[in-house]
This record gives sequence, structure tokens and C-alpha cells, in this order.
Amino acid sequence: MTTIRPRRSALYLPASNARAIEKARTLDCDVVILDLEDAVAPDQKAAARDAAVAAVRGGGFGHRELVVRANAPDTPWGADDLAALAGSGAAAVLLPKVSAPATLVEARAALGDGPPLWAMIETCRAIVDLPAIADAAGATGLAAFVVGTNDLAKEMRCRPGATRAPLLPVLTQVVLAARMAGLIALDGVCNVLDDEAVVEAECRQGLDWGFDGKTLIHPAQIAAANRVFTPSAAEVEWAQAIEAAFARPGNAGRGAIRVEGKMVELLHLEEARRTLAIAHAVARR
Ligand SMILES: CC(C)(COP(=O)(O)OP(=O)(O)OC[C@H]1O[C@@H](n2cnc3c(N)ncnc32)[C@H](O)[C@@H]1OP(=O)(O)O)[C@@H](O)C(=O)NCCC(=O)NCCSC(=O)C[C@H](O)C(=O)O
Ligand SMILES: [Mg+2]
Repeated sequence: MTTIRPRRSALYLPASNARAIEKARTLDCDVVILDLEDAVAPDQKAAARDAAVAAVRGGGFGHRELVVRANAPDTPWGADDLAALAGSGAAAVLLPKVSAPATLVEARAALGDGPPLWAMIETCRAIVDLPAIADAAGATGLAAFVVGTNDLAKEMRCRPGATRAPLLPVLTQVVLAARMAGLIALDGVCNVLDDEAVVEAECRQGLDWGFDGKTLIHPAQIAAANRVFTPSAAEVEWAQAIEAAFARPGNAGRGAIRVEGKMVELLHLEEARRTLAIAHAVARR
């Protein structure tokens, strides 16, 4: 079976918040993102960097993938962040406001053979240059695109509203470019903290639009993301039916077969295997 790592729920927290770091070690999210960028005030940047490195070295996050979001390389803190994170053992370094492949190349030079890069896609320039950024993945160890919907909406001057319709063409381009380059694609955050139905609806959009998971800002958002991005019992059953049908001797060598009244092709078998791999990985937690 294909091995796959679920990234259904990726929780940001300010690395300057010791209580949140402690809490993250117990929360049911797949990814923890210690933020050094927008959630941290300028006068706390150095202390937050030290706290993030100490948290990574201290461990205790179990199955959770521990990612650190650095400040952009062109800020007063970016170079020191990358120097500190190079040998830290973080699962990835998330770079904000990546707008060109050159930013990834520079960050890779600073990190050496350190952590893989994840890139925030949150500027208009990045959207226009997405294929070039995605093409730099192999040379720079880029493994994921993470959408920054707040920054994007600000730059575009659009109003996403409840439907996020103005962002749909952009989000679709991010998914396309990520798939082209074999990258993980994580949807942007939902700013609504106290209404799980709203969070769940956004997660559902992200799933339907092709994302692997959603970035989150509060523990109360985790359950909805995990629920939505975990294959449902019906999806698992359907995937198993497809696998079983293709395994029947009578279907050997066939590219298209009938399963429960529907045409199913080898591409659906591939999808089915992916669904089962995710379900299996989630169940192993
Ligand atoms: C948004 C918050 C500032 C809300 O804070 P607050 O109202 O104080 O939270 P609560 O009182 O409801 O907290 C309850 C308990 O949960 C813990 N908590 C809260 N948030 C987190 C978290 N993110 N991770 C871990 N634990 C968290 C509190 O400590 C309480 O615990 P306890 O003491 O046991 O009761 C706050 O939630 C927050 O800071 N969220 C993260 C903000 C952040 O990281 N922002 C930056 C990333 S988002 C972004 O930049 C997106 C992108 O770039 C874009 O452009 O869109
Ligand atoms: Mg942002």
C-alpha cells in the first residue's frame, strides 16, 4: 500500500506563546506550525525564534509534523531565522510571501541540507508566477504550497465573504501548480473562531477544490478539518469495491470495468488506493 502522511489539519500558533506551544503537544492536529512571522510582534521576534528552536529540539509533539514559519528573507529577521532553523531538526521551514523562485533558491542556500521548504502563496506576483515557483521545487527542496488567504485578499482587494468565490480561481491555480510539481497543497485559514459550522463548510470547500488539508488558527477548528479531510466510511467502502473489482481474475488486463452500475477505469483504481492509504494512515494514529 502507498504510504502517505495526512496533513488534514495544520495549526498555526505564535512561537512567542509558551502556553500554546505546550498545548499543541496534546492537540489532535496533523501539523503544528510555530509562527515567527505575522503572529509575533517585532520586539518579540528574537525570543520567539529561540522558543521555536527550543520547542523543536525539546520534541514531545508525537505524530505531529513540526513546521516553523520564518520571517521573509527580506525582513530584518529573515536571515537569522533561517540560520537558526538550518540545523534545528524542524520537519519543514515555511517561507512567507514567496513571490519568485529566487526566494526559494536563496533560502535553500541559507538552510543547506537542512529542512525542506514549504512556501506561502499569498501575493499577486506568486499567483502570476506559480508555474516558475513550482518548477523550482526539485532544485530547492520545496515540498508544499500553503495559501495565505488573508494576505491574498488584502493584495487583490477582494472580499471573499462566506462563499470565498473571488478566491476560487486563485485557489484552483495553486492546486494545479502543486499537483503539477507533486507538492502538498494546504488551504488558507478561516478567521471565524466560534462557529464550527463555518469552519467545516470552508474545510469542505478546500477538500472539494483539491486541497490536502487546511491551515487553522485555533484548537476549536481542528476537529472539523480532521473530519472533513478523513475519507468517509462510504468513500472507503467504494475504494475497496474498486480494488476488489480490479483484482478479480476476469478483470485482469482490463482498463475499464463496471462496478455497481458505474464505469471505473485504472485512474479510479489509483484514486481508490490513495483514499485507502489516507484512511489507513489516519487509523494508525
Ligand atoms: C486567535 C487567537 C489570538 C485567539 O486567542 P484567544 O481568544 O486567547 O484564545 P482562547 O482563549 O479561545 O484559547 C483557548 C485555549 O486554546 C489555546 N490556544 C488558542 N489558540 C491556540 C493555538 N493557535 N494553538 C494552540 N493553542 C491555542 C489557548 O492557549 C487556551 O488554552 P488554555 O490556556 O488551556 O485555556 C489565538 O487562537 C491565536 O493566537 N491563534 C493563532 C494566530 C496565528 O498564529 N496567526 C498567524 C498565522 S495565520 C496567517 O498568518 C495566515 C496567512 O499568512 C494569511 O495571510 O492568511
Ligand atoms: Mg500571510
